[in-house]
Amino acid sequence: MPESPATPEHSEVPADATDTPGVPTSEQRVDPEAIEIAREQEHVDKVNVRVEQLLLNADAITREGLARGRSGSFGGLVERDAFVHVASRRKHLLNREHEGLVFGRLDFDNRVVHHVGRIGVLDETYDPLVLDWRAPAAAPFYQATAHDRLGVIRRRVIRCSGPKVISVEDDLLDTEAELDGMNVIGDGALIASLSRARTGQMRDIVATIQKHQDEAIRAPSDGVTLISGGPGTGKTVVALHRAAYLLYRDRRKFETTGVLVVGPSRTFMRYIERVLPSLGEDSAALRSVSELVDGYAASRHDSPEIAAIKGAAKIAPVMGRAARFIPPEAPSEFRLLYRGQLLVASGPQLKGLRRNVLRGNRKYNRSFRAVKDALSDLLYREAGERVQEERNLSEFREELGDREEYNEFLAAWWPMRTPADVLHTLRDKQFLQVCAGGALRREEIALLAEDWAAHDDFSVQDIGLLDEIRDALGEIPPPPPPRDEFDLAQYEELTTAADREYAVAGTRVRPDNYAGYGHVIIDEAQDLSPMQWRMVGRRGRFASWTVVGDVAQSSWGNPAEAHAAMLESMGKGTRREFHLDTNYRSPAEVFRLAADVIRAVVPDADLPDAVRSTGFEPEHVITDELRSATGDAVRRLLDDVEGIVAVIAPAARCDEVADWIAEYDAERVSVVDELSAKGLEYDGVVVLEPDEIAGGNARGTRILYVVLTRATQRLVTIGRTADWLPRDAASGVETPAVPDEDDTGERYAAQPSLWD
Ligand SMILES: Nc1ncnc2c1ncn2[C@@H]1O[C@H](COP(=O)(O)OP(=O)(O)OP(=O)(O)O)[C@@H](O)[C@H]1O
Repeated sequence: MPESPATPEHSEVPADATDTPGVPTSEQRVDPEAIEIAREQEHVDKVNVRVEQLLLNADAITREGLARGRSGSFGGLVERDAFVHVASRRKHLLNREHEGLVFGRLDFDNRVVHHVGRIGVLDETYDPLVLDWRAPAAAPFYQATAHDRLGVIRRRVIRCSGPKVISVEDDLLDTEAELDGMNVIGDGALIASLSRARTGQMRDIVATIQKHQDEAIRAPSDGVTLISGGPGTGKTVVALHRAAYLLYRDRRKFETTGVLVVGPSRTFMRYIERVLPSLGEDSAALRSVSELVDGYAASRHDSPEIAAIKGAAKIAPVMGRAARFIPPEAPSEFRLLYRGQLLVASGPQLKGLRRNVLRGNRKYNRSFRAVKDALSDLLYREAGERVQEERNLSEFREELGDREEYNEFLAAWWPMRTPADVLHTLRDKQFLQVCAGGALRREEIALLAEDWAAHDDFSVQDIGLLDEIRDALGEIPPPPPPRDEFDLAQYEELTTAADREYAVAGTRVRPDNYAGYGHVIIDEAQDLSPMQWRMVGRRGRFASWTVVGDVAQSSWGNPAEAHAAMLESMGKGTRREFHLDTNYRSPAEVFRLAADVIRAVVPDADLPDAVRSTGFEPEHVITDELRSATGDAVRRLLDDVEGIVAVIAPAARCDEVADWIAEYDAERVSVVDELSAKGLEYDGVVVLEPDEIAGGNARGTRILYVVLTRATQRLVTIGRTADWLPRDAASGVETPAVPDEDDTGERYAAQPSLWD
């Protein structure tokens, strides 16, 4: 049963009800918005009371379950686990901080009213007080339009701060409808939400999801769902809401197998990490491409030249061979004095033995037993008839097993190896050349060996290689458990699966390098190299996929090769595509400039429409005095915008720039390099040395395009040159930067001759 029908507004307010909670005061009576806020507050209060009640009920269920467990019977224990599981799950969901648990309301033609929220809440008679936003009944909140109203007259977005309703914004879908006292408030929630200052953390958009976004969010979970669109079209935020939707629609499957969300950088993952919890979901695993291999992390990027070699598919077999070939430091033969006879396993024999053992893609770290047996067989044959008559093979093996030299040789010749151990052997140019087997050019081999020799840490691009090696090595077998590990007598109480699952962070702990994710979401997919696709593919061998990206923003030079690797990783299956074409982030003035920049290298780039205008054109400062110009720009932006400001600079300059702006409020200003800016957004952006970022080539220009589309309000560019600036944009510049007081050689974009 729906909630009670909407009632006429003014006639309902008693003249003397000035201090009754939820009822408008005399002041509010003349302000329709205050009336509506009070009305919604009443409902929100009701929901909060009910949530408290449900929490108490969950405690009671836990107590009941524990009591049944104490009965001592097996059935009692089963019931205990079931009760506690249900109660823990419920409490976990209800206990989350639901800022704005109720955020929407729909008024239908038949005067029925539904409230929509982050989770569903039923009243005592099991009627919905709030519909979960993902429930089919809540779909009209996102799908109703003026053309196809789905019976909706008014859609309302409710904003809360803690338990308090602070504003309402309405869309009137049926302008002809008898409003019957129904007030319509505000200019629309979407624009209000887009104009709000940023905080450095992505917010959910559950209250203002647009129809075309909703279609992508609610698409079926199977196969591959591709979501494309230009900068700021909501691809990331839509992908995250889709994760929440899938977990809701098929919770049993996706909570068990897991949902993996992969993004471009650690900074990006921190930026998006609150969205799913704010939607009541925290079981999804969020990993950047540099954190996909357990035990390794990286933030350093290789130069484009080295990154291109490390990312290309042709390097995969090189890593496989490096994991299998005898490393340079291994002993080359084995000699053992046995009963006065010298037994020798020669270099070629050992090589053959190794090849045999690893045949059929057998994993190196899982083959120790097989190697041990194969070596003892070889030595037994070498020992000849006399020994074979005196000892059978198993006696011979037993004797060898007691010999220190034999065990030492095995430990040196077949040590358990980590991916890092193997990658380090490739610092040896000759060994790398052997492993390359003709797949890499001489210059590429030299570049790689030098690069690995020069660094102790790993680069982001190395992580894909480490995973390839890990796949060839297999995991190192864990040591056998100590005998008394399962001595139940030492535990006072056992925990249930539900306790463990939901007690602390709410996330399920999965084994290292877990490969069975049920759904994998890849954001900024255009940037994945073939080697990164292989790495991601290994984590979702049986998964369905959501792939999100924009080719024009790609920083990977060979999209065709990456595309082939992507298809291979995702396998065959249903494909469905969604295209988003409205830029919700960039002001029109900023996006016009960015669009001109990208058109120069990608003439058919997918360019969305920017829906907002701020009236401020981007400013361009050309000067040799980068430091003072940057300081000036940051100061100005901090005054002009409400939220956060970033200086996006070439990676090599970031430390220096951090010093330049150290005096400003670190909560509001940050420095970020051009690659780490991917996917992020700031109210004010200063782009430092655009020409250096563009590097005069197509790849760099695509990165510059990404950088220019990060601002939600204002953009300033500062550089010693401005070759990057499109001629048309130069003539369109209307707001030159404010000069330094001493005018130290700055020249401004407003002077057209500078762009010739
Ligand atoms: N329906 C919406 N309601 C409110 N805000 C929205 C909506 N759709 C998108 N946004 C906002 O627009 C901004 C851009 O969204 P998002 O980062 O998901 O875009 P994107 O397509 O992934 O961008 P890019 O490819 O440039 O990284 C975010 O601030 C997001 O919250």
